[in-house]
Amino acid sequence: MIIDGREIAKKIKERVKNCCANCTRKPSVVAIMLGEDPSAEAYLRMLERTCKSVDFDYTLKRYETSLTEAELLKIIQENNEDPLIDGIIVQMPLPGHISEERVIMAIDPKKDLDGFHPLNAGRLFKGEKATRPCTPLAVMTIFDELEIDLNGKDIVVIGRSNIVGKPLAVMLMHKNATVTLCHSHTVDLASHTKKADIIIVAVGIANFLTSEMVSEKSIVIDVGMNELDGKLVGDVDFEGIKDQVQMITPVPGGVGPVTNAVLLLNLLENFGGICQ
Ligand SMILES: Nc1nc(=O)c2c([nH]1)NC[C@@H]1CN(c3ccc(C(=O)N[C@@H](CCC(=O)O)C(=O)O)cc3)C=[N+]21
Repeated sequence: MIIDGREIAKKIKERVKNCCANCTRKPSVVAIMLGEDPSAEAYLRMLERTCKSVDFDYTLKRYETSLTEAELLKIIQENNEDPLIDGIIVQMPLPGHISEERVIMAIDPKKDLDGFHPLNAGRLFKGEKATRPCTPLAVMTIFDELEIDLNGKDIVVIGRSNIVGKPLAVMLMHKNATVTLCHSHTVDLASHTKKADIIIVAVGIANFLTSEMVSEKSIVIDVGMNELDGKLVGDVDFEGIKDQVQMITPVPGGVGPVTNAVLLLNLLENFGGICQ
């Protein structure tokens, strides 16, 4: 079965829309973008479309790449202090002369939508209520929507980034899965993936997961976003394994659309909306 991420995203957006039907004002997000970058532009357009589709306020604030770190920190501070702004996204990666860490730290953790702030990361680590990063949250939401029970499941996560692999491993652990976090130094990766119930790939290499690494019980979640011959592809050899596994997410149309939709859930949470 091919998992339809667009359908799951649609369901989330419908739910979010209903949550705010009686709110006194709309939840609002500010995206801060330095310079120009085609893939970042594409992401921002999607973000705008997602917010507009549920009638949330979206404002893009553009600055030159020459903006200094001090200037950016001041802009963030102003947005932190604006009571009409519920969420702030600073588009990553930032130009080399600006410290991403200092920028992330400057965002009010209550307005953090990416879940990158160390306070949110620390809370997640301890199993407390926290804004969770959108990509791992999207993966968890897919399991939820498909009613895939994670309790006691053998799950292999490939990739240990701070944005995907690491937080995802923590979230899965909190759902009582047995998590194996694999990475570039893992010996005999296939021996791990072949016996797993669920394989999640987040390495950023096209065609990384191949048919020799899966079994017919595998549920494969492809978090990758790579460009190959001018096309957007994931980390999985999708054509090579789609008929061989139990379930698989495509790219595009898998985790990506759900990632954008769950950002609305984080925004709603910051806004103080009640959404079931
Ligand atoms: N502070 C920050 N937070 C981010 O979350 C962040 C960021 N910076 N910088 C850029 C990356 C990239 N990213 C994407 C999310 C979803 C799709 C997505 O929905 N993709 C569609 C495909 C769209 C197409 O066809 O081009 C899909 O998978 O179906 C793409 C890209 C979030 N990012």
